[in-house]
Amino acid sequence: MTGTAFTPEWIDGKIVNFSAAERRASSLSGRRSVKKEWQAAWLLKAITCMDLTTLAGDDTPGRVRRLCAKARRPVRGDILEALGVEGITTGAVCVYPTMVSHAVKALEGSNIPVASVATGFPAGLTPLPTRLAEIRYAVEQGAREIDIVITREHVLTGNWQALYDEICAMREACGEAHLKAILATGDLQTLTNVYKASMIAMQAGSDFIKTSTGKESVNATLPVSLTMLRALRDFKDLSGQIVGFKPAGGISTAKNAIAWQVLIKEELGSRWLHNDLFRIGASSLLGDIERQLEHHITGRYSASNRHAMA
Ligand SMILES: O=C[C@H](O)COP(=O)(O)O
Repeated sequence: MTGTAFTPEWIDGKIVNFSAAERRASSLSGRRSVKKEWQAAWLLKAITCMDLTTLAGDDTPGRVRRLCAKARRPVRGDILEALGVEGITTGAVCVYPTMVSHAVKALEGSNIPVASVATGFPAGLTPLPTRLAEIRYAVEQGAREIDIVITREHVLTGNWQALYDEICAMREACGEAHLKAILATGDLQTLTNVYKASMIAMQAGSDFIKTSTGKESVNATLPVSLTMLRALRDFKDLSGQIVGFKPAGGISTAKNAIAWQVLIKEELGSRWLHNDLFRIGASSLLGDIERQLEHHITGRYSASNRHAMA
């Protein structure tokens, strides 16, 4: 995305009311808002929007190949057949820069993009030239999406110009690759900071704003996500540009996956519920989704058997 000029007036004087965001977020419940028979469809959609992730110090090419095999066939064939679905894949896989080439090779012939974290993930405390070189390396290896981390200090000291300049440089280093700006919201102290950092990241040309690295002590939460979604809405109203959203970090249950989709549908509308504008970053969500889909079809069969025997 091209972004806009640095426009601090869009964040001046902005205060986000934490209790209001918390109240609104706590009134959301996937179970309440999504009818049982639609849950399977929501879970399948969550898979198509998932950045299937491994970001561990002991990652190996073998683990990355297994991850990519799962990205190509995220759900058992018998479950998909029972649901009448075919050809479903995850939205992307997400790995460290040195694992990109292995992922690209393992995904050859599919349309699944490889996303790479970069810029000194997760803390981002290496010199800027090193962080930019890391982006270029990941792109050269074949990454089509780059998940950058921001310098939290710029947010905590209110140095919005420095944050804007840094992300613009990263945007340029990405070239054609999409840039996802990880705000590490668990480090930003206030929802007002989350809102302002979101706005500046979008002004600097981020294609997505992402909640967390998965390594902070607090990762994706609904109040933080609500704040970021409101920033996405405001940015669209002010600039006419549409930016994507990626909650990530600690999202590991099917119920959670539905809650995030409900939040997005209610706040932004269905246009955002597609993998060009919505991703869930997760290393341990797919197993629960597969289990819930299996329960769904088993429950359906036992209900129809009970009916046939009645
Ligand atoms: O970007 C993705 C996150 O690092 C994944 O976090 P997670 O391992 O808590 O699912």
